[in-house]
Amino acid sequence: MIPHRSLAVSCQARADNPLHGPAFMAAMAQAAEQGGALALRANGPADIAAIRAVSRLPIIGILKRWDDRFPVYITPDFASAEAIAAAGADIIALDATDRPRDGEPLDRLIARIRDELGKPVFADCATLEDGVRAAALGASYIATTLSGYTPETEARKAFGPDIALIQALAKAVSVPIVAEGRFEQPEQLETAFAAGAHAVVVGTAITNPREITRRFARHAGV
Ligand SMILES: CC(=O)N[C@H](C=O)[C@@H](O)[C@H](O)[C@H](O)COP(=O)(O)O
Repeated sequence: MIPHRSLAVSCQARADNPLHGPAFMAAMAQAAEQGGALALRANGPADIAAIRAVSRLPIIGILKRWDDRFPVYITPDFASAEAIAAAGADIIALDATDRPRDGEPLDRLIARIRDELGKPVFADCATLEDGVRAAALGASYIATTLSGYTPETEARKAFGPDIALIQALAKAVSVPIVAEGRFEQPEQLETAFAAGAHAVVVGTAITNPREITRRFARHAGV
C-alpha cells in the first residue's frame, strides 16, 4: 500500500505551531501530493479527515496522546486506533517499543487493529529488537521513527537518519522497512534506499516552515 522507493510526507503541526489545524494540514498534504509524495502521515482524527477529503493517497494515521505516567504517546491504545481508522487512515502507526503503555499490551493491540479494524500496522521502532518483535507480532511495516527518541537511543538524536538501523532491520525481517526521522537533504533518500528502505517518511524538513526558517536563521548572523 506504501509504494516501493516512495517518499511519504508527514503533515503534522502541534498546538503551538501557527500552522496547527486541519485546514493547514490538508493544504500541506495537497502540496506534498503535487510535489510527488506517494503517501502521507498525519496525526489525529480531525487532520486525517481533512486530508482524506482532499487526497486519495494512502494515509499513515497516528494519534498522539501524551500522558505523564507513560512514555508511549503514539497511538497508545485500541480506542486511538479506532478513532483514526474511522477518520480515514489506511494504515495505523503506533509505538512498538516495549516501554510501558496505557492500553492493551503491544501483541494484543496489533492483533486487534488487524482483526477488528482490518488495517495494516506500521510499527514505529527505536531498535532492531523492537522491529524484530513487531514483525513477529504481525506488523506490516517496520519504521525507524523512534530511534533517537527513547532513553536507550537518545544519543542518536544528534545525528541524521539512522541508516545503520535501516540496514540491520532490512537484514533481519522480511516485511518492508520504512525509514523515518531526521531526513534533511533529498540525497539522504538514496542512502536509505541503498540500505534497504522500502520507503522514506519526511516530516519537519518539508512541512514545518518554522523549523526550516530556524535552520536558515542560524546562518543569518543574528
Ligand atoms: C519521534 C516522534 O514523535 N516523531 C513523530 C512521529 O510522528 C513526528 O514528530 C516526526 O515529525 C515524524 O516522525 C517525521 O520525522 P522528521 O520530522 O524528523 O522528518
